[in-house]
Amino acid sequence: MRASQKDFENAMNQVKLLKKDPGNEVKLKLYSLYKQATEGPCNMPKPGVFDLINKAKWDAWNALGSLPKETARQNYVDLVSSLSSSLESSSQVEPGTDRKSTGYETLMVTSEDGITKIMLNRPTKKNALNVEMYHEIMHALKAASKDDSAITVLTGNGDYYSSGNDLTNFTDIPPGGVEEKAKNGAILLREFVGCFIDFPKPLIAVVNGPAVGISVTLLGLFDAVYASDRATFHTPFSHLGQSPEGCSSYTFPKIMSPAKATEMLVFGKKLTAGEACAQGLVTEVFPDSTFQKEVWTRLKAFAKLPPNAMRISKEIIRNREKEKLHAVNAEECSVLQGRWLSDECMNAVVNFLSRKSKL
Ligand SMILES: CCCCCCCCCCC/C=C/C(=O)SCCNC(=O)CCNC(=O)[C@H](O)C(C)(C)COP(=O)(O)OP(=O)(O)OC[C@H]1O[C@@H](n2cnc3c(N)ncnc32)[C@H](O)[C@@H]1OP(=O)(O)O
Repeated sequence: MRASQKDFENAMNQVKLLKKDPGNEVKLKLYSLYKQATEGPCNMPKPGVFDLINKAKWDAWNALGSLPKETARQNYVDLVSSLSSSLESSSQVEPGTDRKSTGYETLMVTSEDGITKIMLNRPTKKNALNVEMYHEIMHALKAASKDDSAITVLTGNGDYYSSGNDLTNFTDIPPGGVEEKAKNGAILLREFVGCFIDFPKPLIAVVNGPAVGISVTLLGLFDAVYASDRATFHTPFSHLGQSPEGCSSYTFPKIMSPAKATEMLVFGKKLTAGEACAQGLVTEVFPDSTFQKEVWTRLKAFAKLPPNAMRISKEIIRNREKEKLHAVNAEECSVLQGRWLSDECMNAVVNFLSRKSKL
């Protein structure tokens, strides 16, 4: 039996209720079948090569050729029906449940023994920071600055600390085009880094594994950095056609000398934990086998110290730099905004995403 218009509409509603993301490939298939079923064969002009998302959508729709509308409608309904049986539906979510009040989507945040622990929790993506994670980290930091914990810790779940900015952040182009995307990215980044500059309590990084990009540059704004000997520190900005952020253009030369900072931030030299410690970016390195036990024992002892004294001491160490750091942050974001529009950056992102079959 052929799918009716009613079946098609039901299927469209069903898609909105899918709780789990079915993945880019399936979403493109759904999009193309929907367009074919409602508008017929693709006769739109092909989007430009840098308009990644719209080009992928156009390719998927165009690939359906002259498939009849009714067949596309049937295929759409069949695809949704197969998805609904394999993916959980959000209709099972309690009505009125507020995700933010019960937990985070990309983080695990816990508070005990005087320590608020913010754990990056996208281990299958090596804890890459997607837009939601940037927002959730800001939210968690603001909450931690007001809670009754004495210290705050950032760490990663799984084998990575973080692989840095999620490169798929570049693919979702809004109607205002790549310029609008870059502008919004710069605003988000500035606000995000600002939260680290202004964080009032001791902020400790527990670097459980390799760290890339922004997860490395931010370390210059932490009050202590403990690393497993499995951790590495890599800022491949030039390879990505990008430039330093997280105030690293200011903090790294101060911490490790301008030449060593250049090796990292300009030439993309990857440091071992031992090298990062020798250069002052890491406070102490621990063998991976005893890392968690040793670090948490130490942090629990720190967290017993008088919290107001710690807060005031941090203030006196950091405050005279704050204004400078905010100015550096603003400048870095503005330079990056331009970089994101460059061919060098676009090509590097396209290369990564096509290697990972994300296009
Ligand atoms: C205009 C846009 C504005 C956007 C918003 C602005 C936000 C501010 C941006 C701030 C600027 C920040 C800059 C940086 O951080 S630069 C550094 C970026 N990171 C990278 O270049 C790392 C890329 N990843 C890798 O090189 C490798 O994945 C890695 C060496 C980390 C691990 O390799 P391995 O082979 O061990 O594992 P996989 O590659 O198979 O990875 C497993 C899955 O994880 C996905 N993954 C990993 N890292 C990223 C990432 N950074 N972005 C997106 N996805 C990532 C990978 O694709 C695999 O996924 P699948 O299993 O689905 O294939």
